[in-house]
Amino acid sequence: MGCWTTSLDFGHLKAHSKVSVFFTMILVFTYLFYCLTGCCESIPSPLYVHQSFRSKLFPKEGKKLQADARVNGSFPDQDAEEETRLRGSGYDIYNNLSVSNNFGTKEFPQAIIIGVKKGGTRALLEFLRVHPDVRAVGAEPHFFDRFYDKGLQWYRNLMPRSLDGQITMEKTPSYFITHEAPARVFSMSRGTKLIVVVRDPVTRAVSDYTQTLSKNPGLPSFQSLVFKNSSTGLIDTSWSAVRIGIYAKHLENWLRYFPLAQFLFVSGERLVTDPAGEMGRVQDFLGLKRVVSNKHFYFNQTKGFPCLKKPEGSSRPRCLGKSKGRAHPQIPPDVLHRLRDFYRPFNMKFYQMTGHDFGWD
Ligand SMILES: Nc1ncnc2c1ncn2[C@@H]1O[C@H](COP(=O)(O)OS(=O)(=O)O)[C@@H](OP(=O)(O)O)[C@H]1O
Repeated sequence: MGCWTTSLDFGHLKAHSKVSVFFTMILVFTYLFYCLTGCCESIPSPLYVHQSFRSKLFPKEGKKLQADARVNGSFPDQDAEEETRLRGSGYDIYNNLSVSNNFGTKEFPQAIIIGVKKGGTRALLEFLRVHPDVRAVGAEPHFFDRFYDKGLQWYRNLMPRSLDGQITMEKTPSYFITHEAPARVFSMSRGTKLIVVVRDPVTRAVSDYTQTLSKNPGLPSFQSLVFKNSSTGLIDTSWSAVRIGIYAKHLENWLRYFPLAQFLFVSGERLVTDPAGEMGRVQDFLGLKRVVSNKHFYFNQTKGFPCLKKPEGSSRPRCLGKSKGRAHPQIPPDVLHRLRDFYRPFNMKFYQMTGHDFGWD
């Protein structure tokens, strides 16, 4: 009888554990599915991972994003590739907290590099990441221009965790030219510090064109795109490579929401010729101790740009990748001359607005 009772109980337990295993499996699969569809809050994925999952799940949407980028002549994926390469190369070794740390909290960025495209924004972000009190999302989130409908919690979730006293940052150069961006950033936090890396708009336009050309070798020549009418020499301001360089116009839109004191204008040229000097200004503006200094940089003759010195114990390259610092095609001097004439009044206005002569003329 005792034996019968024991075997009965045992049988009941077996059935019970089968049911438990079954429900556990259901729970695990539901959770995995939930995470794969991007809704999982507790395992946040970096943006580029998030997007590639999305494009696997929604291939049409992925293709449309790529096509839009092609039409607009912008290839944010290239910058994401750069970001992935840097992370993979151990570039983050300078940052004293590992990328996957679980300490601290996710905060909205207190400072954003809002522009300009091809100004040197990636170099600035990577130099800033050397600072132990800077925590920055590597890929461009494009929240205030493309993904605003995903909501602020989605945005905050993309940020790395930070500790007290650390600054959270991101960079998305297209914010500077996005009409809705100032109001949107303002509604997140009116105290956000805004950094704009500016570069001679003529060189910037050629750099922008070079990037588009690298993805689309059949692109018409720079001179055939830059003029509305080549005989009159009228510049085509509807071409984004030209429009982005009218800095005064874009800044006016931002100044409707933020006072000038909340902006820092970094010279893209000086970021190359004197990275430590420009980094000193940036750290002061962000209220950070001047940690990133001359001792972090060396000029790489092959690359033709400053690179970060190897951290101790690492043999990895410290320069930005091939998509940064490309050789530009030769543009006829008279075309560049006309473009320079076109930008002159806008540059003067920009110098006046910012109180800073960038010396582009
Ligand atoms: N240290 C260092 N290494 C490499 N490149 C450097 C560096 N500092 C500034 N630059 C200049 O950055 C230009 C690219 O600008 P962005 O990073 O803002 O481009 S992007 O908008 O994110 O695509 C890039 O433009 P191109 O020279 O036309 O490729 C560089 O001139």
